[in-house]
Amino acid sequence: MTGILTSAQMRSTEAAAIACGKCSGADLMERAGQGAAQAIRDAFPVKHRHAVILCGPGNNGGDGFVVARHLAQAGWRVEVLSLPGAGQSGDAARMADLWDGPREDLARAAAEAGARPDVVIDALFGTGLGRPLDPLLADVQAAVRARAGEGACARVALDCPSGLSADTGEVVGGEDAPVLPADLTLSFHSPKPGHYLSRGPEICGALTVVPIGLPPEDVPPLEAPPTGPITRLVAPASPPRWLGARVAPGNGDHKYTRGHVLVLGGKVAQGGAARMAARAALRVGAGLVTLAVPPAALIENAARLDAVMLARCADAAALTELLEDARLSALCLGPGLPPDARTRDLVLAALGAGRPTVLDAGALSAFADAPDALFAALHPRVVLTPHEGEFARLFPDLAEARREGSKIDAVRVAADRAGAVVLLKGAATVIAGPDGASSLHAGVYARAAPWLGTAGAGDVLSGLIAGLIAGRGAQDVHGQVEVAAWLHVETARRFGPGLIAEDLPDTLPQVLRDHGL
Ligand SMILES: NC(=O)C1=CN([C@@H]2O[C@H](COP(=O)(O)OP(=O)(O)OC[C@H]3O[C@@H](n4cnc5c(N)ncnc54)[C@H](O)[C@@H]3O)[C@@H](O)[C@H]2O)[C@@H](O)CC1
Ligand SMILES: [K+]
Repeated sequence: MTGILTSAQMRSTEAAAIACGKCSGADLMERAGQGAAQAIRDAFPVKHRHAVILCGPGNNGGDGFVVARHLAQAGWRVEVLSLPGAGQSGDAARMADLWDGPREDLARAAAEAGARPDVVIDALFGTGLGRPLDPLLADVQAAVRARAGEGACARVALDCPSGLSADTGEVVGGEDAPVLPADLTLSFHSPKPGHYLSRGPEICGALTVVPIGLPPEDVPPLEAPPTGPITRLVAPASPPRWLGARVAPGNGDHKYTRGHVLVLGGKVAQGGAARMAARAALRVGAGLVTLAVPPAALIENAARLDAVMLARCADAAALTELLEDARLSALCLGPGLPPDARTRDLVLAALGAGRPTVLDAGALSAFADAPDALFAALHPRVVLTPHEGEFARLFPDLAEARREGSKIDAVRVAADRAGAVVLLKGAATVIAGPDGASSLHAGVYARAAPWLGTAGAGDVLSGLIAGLIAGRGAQDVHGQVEVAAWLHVETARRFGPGLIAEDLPDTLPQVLRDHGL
């Protein structure tokens, strides 16, 4: 498993490894600094090989002193600038003692004209940042860069850019508080949530994980497991090994074993969203898809559909009647539905059938005034797919608490409260289940898919999820939601510039073929 560890989980992982005698704190710091020095040499094969390292008072600063020693041993010219009066202690003090090169007072040295560095390394604060950054420290980075000429000097952050919360991806102290942006961030052992969430990707620049010899989170014998559940990172590797097992039909499958999705469609002239969801469900592998629409919208939809079948559904009673067909194996409600009383009744009728169900858009907003009525009807095979606004309508207190905690924390609590799987959209998409499991799909850095910010992309995601939980996928709803999030981004990246939502279902076969299906 690839996990994302919070600051507290990282500390307890380190403490457990030390307690079971596998290594000492100094060993870990040595490996962190050595690995970071190698990563910097790999990333910047620069001509003059000159680094300025800003070292803070804690272990992040200790890592900085190790990087200094290893870069100097590799022939780099290294200047260490450290905080005045900040005597290191423990392992960091030992590493500071082992550095016998130039070391100056940070604020004073930065103000002086000096040789032009190629790289400025931020080893001021990592996971231990406890309060907003002193604005003077941000000025130091700028002053060192100014020496090199603006833009000419690369910025590397050890573990986390100083000023950024490794847990939330917010700047500690708020939007306007100081932070040291990086071009490359070297995270030790595992990524941290703040590298992916909120402003994290913009401030980290690029992300590389440096192994420091700690065992993966799921391997014994760590005596004390990390505190709290670990968030899983969805398929950082490409191509993902699991895709075939999750998506491809077996030889013995036929259309009914692949599942029959029922998508509820909107009023006349508001049917596009549901049609795109239906098409996505069919493309991703549902054996049959039926679009059920108000009687007045039948003709419009009949003119627009071929492989997707059409049914009449005037109201909740009609939906209940349709659901007497036990072969309808998954439902999708929301795309193109207005947030009104009829939609509320349709949702409650759908949930009463107890089948895997995706609720999105209007199906969520229809309960803005009465979220508890929705939560009371949900079950663990329901997936809610809100964007930030819809999330705030259903969970106003959690949206407010996001100022303190992370998006992951908020979605975890939401899934627990709802008793359903919750997927909160965004460049970093967070998925949590009622069983406490959580995962993050990071459509950032090399997997950024800015083309997805287009009308209807969310409707397609709902359809992908419905298609994936209609057949055998119903046995692992959370896992299939992860697959849908991955395919959604992968398909947008495959199509690239000019993407509109209709392109997503029709590009999907190319993505599946690219990955050997
Ligand atoms: N946990 C682990 O497994 C490992 C941690 N390592 C390093 O250790 C770091 C964490 O070390 P620490 O817990 O010592 O934390 P930091 O080094 O991030 O900072 C803690 C120190 O900074 C002070 N401080 C916090 N916020 C401040 C502010 N705004 N202004 C001024 N001073 C402030 C604290 O009082 C404390 O002295 C990681 O980010 C990583 O770089 C590595 O050495 C490898 C192993
Ligand atoms: K740092």
